[in-house]
Amino acid sequence: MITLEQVTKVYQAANGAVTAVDNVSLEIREGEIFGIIGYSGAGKSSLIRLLNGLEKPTSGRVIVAGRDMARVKGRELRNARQEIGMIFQHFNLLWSRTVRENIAFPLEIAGVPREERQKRVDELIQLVGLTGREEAYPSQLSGGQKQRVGIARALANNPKVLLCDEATSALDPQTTDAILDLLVDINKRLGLTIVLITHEMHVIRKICDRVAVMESGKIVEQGDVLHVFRNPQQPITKRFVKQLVEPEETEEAVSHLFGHYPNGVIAQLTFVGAAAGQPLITQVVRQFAVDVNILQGKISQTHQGAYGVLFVHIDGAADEIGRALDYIQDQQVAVEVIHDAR
Ligand SMILES: Nc1ncnc2c1ncn2[C@@H]1O[C@H](COP(=O)(O)OP(=O)(O)OP(=O)(O)O)[C@@H](O)[C@H]1O
Repeated sequence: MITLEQVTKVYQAANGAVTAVDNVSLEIREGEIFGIIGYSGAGKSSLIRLLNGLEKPTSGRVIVAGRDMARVKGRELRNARQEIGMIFQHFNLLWSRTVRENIAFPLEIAGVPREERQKRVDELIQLVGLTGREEAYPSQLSGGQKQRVGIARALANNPKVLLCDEATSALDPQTTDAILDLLVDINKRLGLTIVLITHEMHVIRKICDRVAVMESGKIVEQGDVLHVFRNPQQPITKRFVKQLVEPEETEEAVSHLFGHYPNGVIAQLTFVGAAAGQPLITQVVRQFAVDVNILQGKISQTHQGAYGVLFVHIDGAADEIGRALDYIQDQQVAVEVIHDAR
């Protein structure tokens, strides 16, 4: 659905050239939810502006729904833009227009006749859960409701792709979850391809199928969300994955327990997908002459299945502990021994 081939974007700023996007190649499949995560200044906004044709690449090609975004002009560019909806961190609503009028706006621009417009707006209001708020003005809405208007407006012209620029960054955690649920619902119902940029790993965890990590204009790592969570390679990816683990579950927090366990090992087990659902600890204590004590743990859901981290103390004869750890690893659970007193 979207292909980026060796895309570079260089801005000429007052104090010299800035390479905001640096030789990025990406393939985003039809119907998937693809996340791009990076810190401020990584080049995410520039990348998204290349996708909707607001910026032209300095070199490389950007193909969206079969169109080369750098080549299309005039009417063809307007048509291309109608196939790409976009939502923003600060909603970008028209403050003097009601909910209904905001959603109708892109339909007016596209020249959709009045009656058809009304019908479409009614459908969209229902789709995003704003029934009863049609005549309200943006100032009378909560943040979550404003983003629902933004989503309805972005979907008005039946786009093939929805771009989300930090769409939940201005919302509280509960509202964020509700908006992310809505995006998943829309993705499933309409088969819409969604590309989102964010600096929050929670957003990636909750709804994305695949993720690309961006740093200094480059994609430094990409893959299925669960795969990247399980095997983060780059230091920046490891930092993002750590965002998902509560502070009290970090290695540092567990280290104070080392003194309590003069024997055996303390290990961090990372589960993903089906591995998170199996009675692993029970199996280990049944099969090996070891004692297992759970120190800390948390399992959270991702769009593709569960993801969890467990800190355990395993005690017993040294070789028996070794066999137990091998067994755990064979069950597709990543094992990291963080304290070894065998
Ligand atoms: N129009 C522009 N002219 C000059 N430099 C720019 C322009 N737009 C972005 N940049 C620079 O390009 C780099 C990447 O910026 P970009 O906004 O794409 O990153 P980002 O990851 O989206 O960060 P943020 O979330 O803070 O917007 C930054 O160094 C920024 O200063």
